[in-house]
Amino acid sequence: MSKTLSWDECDYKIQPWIKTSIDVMGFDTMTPVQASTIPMFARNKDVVVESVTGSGKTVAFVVPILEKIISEEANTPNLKKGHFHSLIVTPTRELSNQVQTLIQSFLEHYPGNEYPIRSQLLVGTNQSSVRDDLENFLQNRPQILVGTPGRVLDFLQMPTVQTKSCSVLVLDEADRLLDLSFFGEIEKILKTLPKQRRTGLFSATIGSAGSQIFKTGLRNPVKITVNSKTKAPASLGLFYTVVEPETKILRLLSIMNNYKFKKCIVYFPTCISVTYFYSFMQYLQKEQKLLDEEVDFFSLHGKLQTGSRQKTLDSFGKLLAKAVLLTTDVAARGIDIPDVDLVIQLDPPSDTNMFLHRCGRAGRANKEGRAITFLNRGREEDYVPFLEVKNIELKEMSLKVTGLPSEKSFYEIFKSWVLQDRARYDLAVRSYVAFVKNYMKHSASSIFRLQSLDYIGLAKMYGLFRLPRMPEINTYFQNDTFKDGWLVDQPINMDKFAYMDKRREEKRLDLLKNSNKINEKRREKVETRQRNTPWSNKMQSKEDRSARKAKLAMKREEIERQIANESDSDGDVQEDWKETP
Ligand SMILES: Nc1ncnc2c1ncn2[C@@H]1O[C@H](COP(=O)(O)OP(=O)(O)OP(=O)(O)O)[C@@H](O)[C@H]1O
Repeated sequence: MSKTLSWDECDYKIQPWIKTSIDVMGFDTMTPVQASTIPMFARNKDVVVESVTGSGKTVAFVVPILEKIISEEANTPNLKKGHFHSLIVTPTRELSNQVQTLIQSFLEHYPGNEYPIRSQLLVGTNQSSVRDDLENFLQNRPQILVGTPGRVLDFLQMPTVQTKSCSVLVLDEADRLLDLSFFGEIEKILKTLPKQRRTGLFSATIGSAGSQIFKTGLRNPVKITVNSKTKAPASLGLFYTVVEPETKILRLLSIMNNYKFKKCIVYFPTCISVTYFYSFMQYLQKEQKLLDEEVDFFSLHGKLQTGSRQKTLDSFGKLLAKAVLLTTDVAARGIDIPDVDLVIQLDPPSDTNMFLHRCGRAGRANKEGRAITFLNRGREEDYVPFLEVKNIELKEMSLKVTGLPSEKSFYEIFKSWVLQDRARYDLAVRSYVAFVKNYMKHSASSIFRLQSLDYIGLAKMYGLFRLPRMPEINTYFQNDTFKDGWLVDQPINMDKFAYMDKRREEKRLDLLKNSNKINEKRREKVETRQRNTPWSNKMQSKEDRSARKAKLAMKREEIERQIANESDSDGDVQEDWKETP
């Protein structure tokens, strides 16, 4: 947003009440993307808009929609019951909410003596069903609908909803909506809409949608690209630091203690790791007093209920004190919290496109911001030249840990915290396994290779004292240094490792008793068989035994994991983009 353009110079005569809203919002000048998009989109052009994060794209489509409702007289009873004028689709509920809030801010200044313009939110929640949406729709007769793909589709398929007056479709974060996970729903939505409509596609990374954009029914679209030297806003500093995985949390604490910031977002790879580290960070703050200043922690991921997700975002946004949000990619795109001036990525996102979106939560609307990405020493360092090719330049940042325990003492602190409650250990194991599964899905697969992962360092980062049994790290179990996967000299008696929660512990003890009985029977059977087997066969079975043992151990741990999962419905690998309608 370097160039400044007065709203009076806008190449489209904006309604006085819209202009008043803009003044009240304090937007003294138009951003470049607004100056180029508003006149085109308001004047019946289809647009494909790419402009850096935080450059004001939302206003660039909301103003034309409001203008078109007026110019096409949809703000009259002419728009029949069951019909609507504009549809805005976004990939997440939070983003839909944000767009809806912005529309409401405009509508506050709409003349009270005119036929009302209304907007309705369509997102899946536990509190309301599609039927409720329909009831509200028929009663309030909104011209604008804003929602997530699943819920919008369900709504449009209701027999009383008429789509033939839909004159504008906006896909916000369009590249995301056009990718594989959403395209099925988007395609169905497109089929329900009339061909004679205006379409606007908006994103900071629309280029990555490639030819998919032509499947949206665009007609002679204008491509609006607001150029910037790099792909990130000028006010945003992009940094990376090379680390050993086991030092990541210490370094995170060090940044929090030594860097000035108002609000910080920390990205984790999976929902489960957010849950896990949220509780550990609070312990480090409250019990270990490792944070110099009072900081409020928040956690947000896609497996949480919609209501609580929105509440968290609102509280994080409104809080005047220093705050840190631990989250996943669910809060990577579009979320606009103006005070966020620091973004930390503990790991690069598995989808490269997400990198800019995550970073772009800071440095919005010309405000100064910093985004720091941790890269594991070794192959991951290639991520820097990889991004450079994509016009994303990162500067190296050296990061010293000061005023905190040594690495060794920190691991001891972490370990003893985990040992207080088996539930924490379960979460640690699940976070670790989910991390590895997620790592496999990296789009930059030549850089993020399982073979190059430091599995031991990673386990220590998650506070683990034993490697979980998983095929990817089987070789460690055959290694004498990590006998049976133990990372500590004194193995922990896992049978005595208890849950803090009494009921959960009782259940575990019951299961343990049963499994001991089964094992006893199995042992007796094997011994009898051995007594009756000729010596020559014994050599062969000895060789098979170790393989069988490893398989059994893996099975047992899998069962333990299942037990742990039963008591905690939180998903492991992050799939939180997919909204349930
Ligand atoms: N003309 C303007 N002048 C000053 N600030 C503005 C202007 N227009 C929008 N903003 C502010 O800029 C911020 C970013 O806007 P918005 O969320 O629309 O960005 P975006 O381009 O959609 O970003 P992203 O790609 O991350 O979704 C918001 O806080 C918004 O209030």
